[in-house]
Formats: sequence, structure tokens, C-alpha cells
Amino acid sequence: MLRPPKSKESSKPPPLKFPPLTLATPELVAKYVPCTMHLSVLPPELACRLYYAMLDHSESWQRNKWWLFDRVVESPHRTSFFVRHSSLADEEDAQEAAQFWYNGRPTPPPDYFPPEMEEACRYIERVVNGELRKRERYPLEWGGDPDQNEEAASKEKIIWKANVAASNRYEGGSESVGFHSDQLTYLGPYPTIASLSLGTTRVFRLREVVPTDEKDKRSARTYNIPLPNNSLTIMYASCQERFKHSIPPQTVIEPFHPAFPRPGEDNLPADFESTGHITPAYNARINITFRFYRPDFRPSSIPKCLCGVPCILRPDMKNRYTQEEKGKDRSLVQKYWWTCYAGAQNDGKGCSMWRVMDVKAEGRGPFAGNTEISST
Ligand SMILES: O=C(O)CCC(=O)C(=O)O
Ligand SMILES: [Fe+2]
Repeated sequence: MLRPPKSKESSKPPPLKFPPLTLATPELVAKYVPCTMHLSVLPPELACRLYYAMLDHSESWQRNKWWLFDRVVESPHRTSFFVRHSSLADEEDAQEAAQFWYNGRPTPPPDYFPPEMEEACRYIERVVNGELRKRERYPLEWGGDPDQNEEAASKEKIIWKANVAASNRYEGGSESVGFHSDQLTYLGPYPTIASLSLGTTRVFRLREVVPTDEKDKRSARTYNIPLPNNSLTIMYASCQERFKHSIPPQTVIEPFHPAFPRPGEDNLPADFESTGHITPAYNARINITFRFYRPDFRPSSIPKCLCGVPCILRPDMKNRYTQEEKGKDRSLVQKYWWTCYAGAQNDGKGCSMWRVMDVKAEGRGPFAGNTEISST
């Protein structure tokens, strides 16, 4: 068969592919991805108490359901959502919190942080703010004071404060979550998300989405971060814009023995003599992601699509530059889209709603930096 001669373009060797890299230490995590990992982040007794509390609480958690093409899919793990008590200053805010939507359907009013989660959150906020003070900020990050009344704000700048948390329970090695980046609808652009791991160690997988115009120069690399009990992974600005993350299924997991018995449980496990473990083995991993829902992305400010459902905010992960933007720093030309999300529930049928977010026209901010170039 005759083939046209190969053009110069197609004779270029394909970009090098690198094997997946395991990032097993905080140093390696910080070196390769826009995240940090903090080991033994909570006092061990609190980590243990929170694990037990969440195991009990998770008996009532749901598996999320949504439409994918022509079938309903169910998430292969259970989840729940919490609002922080102090974050709901007045009745209006409480009403708004009850109106949060998930996967294109209204969710029942969320629970408040249980006391153990509140206690853990204070430790985590300290770690997150300590790290954020060391980092350079992206222009579109939140630039306001998340808590004007905090006395400590004058001494140690508080940049980030959690006001909601999403929680996941993965039973055994088969429960998982597929590759995704977190929806930015209420978080806004370049969010910081603090993710606490309790229980069985599972691998957190990150994969970069290579921008369209760099595809022929480099390939995406996969990073595997084993997350042990009582570790905190902070995903910083650009992680949701540049990377997808997942918790892949695992054929083997190591059973987890909490350091302390359940309160009120005095009996040693039957196999204590042979194993030396003072607590039984657990197979569940609990994950809690502490998040800051920005005041300038409150539910009432989210545009609705033609179906009457709040849009979702997504970053253009492939970063399609316009001609004038070519060569500019990616963070200055990052675009976000408001799109219809009704399709996730409504028999897979959504509408054509699609709009570039215009932070200026939509009156959003204040931002951490100059947004003149970023706003469209
Ligand atoms: O379980 C984890 O560590 C990740 C959970 C997650 O990606 C999410 O809730 O969006
Ligand atoms: Fe996520």
C-alpha cells in the first residue's frame, strides 16, 4: 500500500514516557506535586477518637449516584458532608448551607462538625496556615480575611479557615474513587484543600493533565502517595487545575490496629496473646477533606443553567491558549467555565449552558493578587 512520505512533524519522536513514581516521604511529595504531606498531624488519641466517631457516623452515609452517558453509576465508596457550626453566623447562611447541591441534585441539610472533627480542624488549620504563609500565592486565590474577628489574625496571619468538610469511607481495598479534580463551584479558583487520612493506609494517586500545546513535548506522569493513618495531605492552588486525583482499588491492604481501644471497650482482642495487638484489625480508611467555601462563591451567587439547576465551575484543565495568550504564564491565562450539571441526575440530559467565568463582571473577590490579566 502506498503511503504519503512522512512529514517532518510526524517523524519527531514521541515524548518520553516516565514510569509512575512513588512519593513516600514529605520531601518527595513537596518536590513533585503542588501538595505537602504531614505525618502524625493530630495527637494520636484524638486521631483514634475521630476514627471511631466517623466509623459510627458513616453507618448512615450514602453512595453517590449520577448519570454517566445512559446509565446510573454509583460511587464505589460512601460519603457525607459537614458544615462547621461557627461558620453559620446567621439564619440566612444556614438556609444557604441547606441549599448546597451535589451532582446536580439538592442535598439534604448537612450535619454539623461532630466535636472530634472540630477539635481536629483546629490543629489542621494551624498546619495549613503555617504552610500557606511560606508559599507564593496565585492571583485568583481568595485575598480576604477569612475571619475578621479572630484575635490571632493580627499576630499570625490567618489565610485559610475550613467552613465545610466532605468525608469518605473506603471499606477494604476494593472501594475507591476514580480520577477527578474537585468541583470549584463554591471553592472558587485555586483552592487549598486539606485532606486528613485515618485508618488503613491507601494510595492517593495524582496525574497531571498536560496542556494541549505541550502534549508533543512531554507526557503526563503518575504519582502514588501512600497515605498512612493520621496524615494530612494539603492540596494547594493549581492542584485542581493541573492534576486529577484518585484512590485506586488495591488488591492488598494492611489491616489497621488503632493505638487505643474504643472508649468503654475494656476487653483485649481474643488473639492478643499471639499478636500483641491491643485492638482488633480494621479494614476501613476514613478521609476528611476540610474545605473553605469562599464568601464570593456563596450559593446565591452561582449562575443557574437553563434547567434551573446551579452550574458547576470547572477549570479548563487542557489550558487552551488564545493566540494573544501564547507564551504567558499558565496561571495568568487559566480559564474556568460555568456549565450545566443537571445531566448528572436528569436521565443524563443536560442543557447547553456553557460560559467562561468573568470574575470582574460577576463581582467576585477580593483576590490575593492582581487579576487584571486573569479576568476575561
Ligand atoms: O479519599 C481521598 O483521599 C480523596 C477523596 C477525594 O478525592 C474527594 O473527596 O474529592
Ligand atoms: Fe477529590
